[in-house]
Amino acid sequence: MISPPRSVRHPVRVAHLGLGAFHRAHQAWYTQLAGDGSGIAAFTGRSAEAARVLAAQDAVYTLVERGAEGDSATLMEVLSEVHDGADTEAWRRVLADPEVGVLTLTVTEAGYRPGSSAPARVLDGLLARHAAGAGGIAVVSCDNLPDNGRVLRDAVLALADPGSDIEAWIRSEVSFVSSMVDRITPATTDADREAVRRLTGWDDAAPVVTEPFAEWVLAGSFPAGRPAWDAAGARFVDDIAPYERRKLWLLNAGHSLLAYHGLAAGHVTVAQAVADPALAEELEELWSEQRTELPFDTATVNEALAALRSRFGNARIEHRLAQIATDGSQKLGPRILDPLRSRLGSGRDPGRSQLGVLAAWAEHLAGPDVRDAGAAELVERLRDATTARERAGAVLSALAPDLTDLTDPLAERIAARQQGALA
Ligand SMILES: NC(=O)c1ccc[n+]([C@@H]2O[C@H](COP(=O)([O-])OP(=O)(O)OC[C@H]3O[C@@H](n4cnc5c(N)ncnc54)[C@H](O)[C@@H]3O)[C@@H](O)[C@H]2O)c1
Ligand SMILES: O=P(O)(O)OC[C@@H](O)[C@@H](O)[C@H](O)[C@H](O)CO
Repeated sequence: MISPPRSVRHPVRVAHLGLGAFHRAHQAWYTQLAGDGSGIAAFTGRSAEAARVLAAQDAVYTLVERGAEGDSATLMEVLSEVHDGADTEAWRRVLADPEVGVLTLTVTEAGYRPGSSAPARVLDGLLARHAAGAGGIAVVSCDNLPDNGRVLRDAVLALADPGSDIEAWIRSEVSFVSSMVDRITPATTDADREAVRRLTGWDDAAPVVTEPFAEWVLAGSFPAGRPAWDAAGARFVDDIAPYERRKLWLLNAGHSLLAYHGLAAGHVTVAQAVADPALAEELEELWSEQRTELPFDTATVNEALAALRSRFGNARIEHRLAQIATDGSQKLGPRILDPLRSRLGSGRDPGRSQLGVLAAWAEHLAGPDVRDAGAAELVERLRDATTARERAGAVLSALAPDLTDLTDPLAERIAARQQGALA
């Protein structure tokens, strides 16, 4: 057994919550590439498994950039420590360290729902920092949610005692940074571990495979400094909204369309779904409906779409539609309903393809492989519904009660799907 070797361990400057594939392919990669000697202490979000596997190889892993033409491997030594998120002592120690200036998070969209443990954990860490007098910190959300910094700030403040010292301290010293993150990173498979063995000779139980493309745009302040992420290509802007919309309304919305239509058509991966001419046409229609609402010129959107066609078509990246299809109740608002609302606000008709995604989702929720705790009640209602109109009403009242006027056009799409059309 030859594990990936460690030659350096940097002092911890960044804490991270949610030790999934994406963190290791994105924020960790930017931090290592920044080259300023910042290390990360990473904590698992729910299961301790990722920390256990990584700790057994001293937190070193291989990042494979998988382009259409081939693979290239990078040895990742930027994780200085990995911990089970349940290790509250380690969590408090790291966050109370004045040398740690940033806390990043990848806890999925569902991690921001009321009742999720993530905001409570952030508050717990901030309490330890405040008690230690370690000074302000930047908390950077890296999940696919619009205005993710504000969402996290609201969730954390909602848990702090009103009028307490900690509440006042968070308001004045803690910066919640919003960020748009992009790098398609599927869950690692056994075949990926085997590919790493062939490529490097290392027995890596926790490699991560990602596309060559990467983007990170951030808005907010860093009261205790930050790694030189800009040296690795990250951009710092005043207004994150246009960048979030470009990404969520084109890439992520396209992914959701391919997931729900693609699974119904028997496809397994994004590349397979997008190679299906009927789905490719549906995707182009969705993009034409959503692009009208983006605050970018035609050339910029054309360029983003050209890149997406090629990124989605990279068949060497096996991005499973089932992974993307999880938690639609948390994803479809930012991906489909926000741009749909924007269309209506601009006096346009609802997009046929936009409604088609909702229809395909309703069908998915009636199937056997639903992983979406936030849709539990809706699944019941859909089970009891006997007509397309009832299904459409249930979907809209669960997801977008302000849009129930669209019940009839959505019912048409649902009925069309029942007759075997793409909707
Ligand atoms: N994978 C990608 O291509 C990609 C790209 C851009 C953004 N993201 C963002 O990163 C998130 C994670 O993606 P991933 O590929 O790392 O997934 P993953 O399944 O590999 O990891 C998910 C991580 O989130 C944690 N988590 C899940 N639910 C949680 C909860 N309720 N509270 C706290 N932690 C929780 C898990 O424990 C795990 O550490 C996505 O949901 C998305 O918001 C992913
Ligand atoms: O990661 P999720 O579950 O939010 O969504 C699935 C994909 O749409 C998403 O991971 C994209 O691959 C990613 O956002 C690309 O940057």
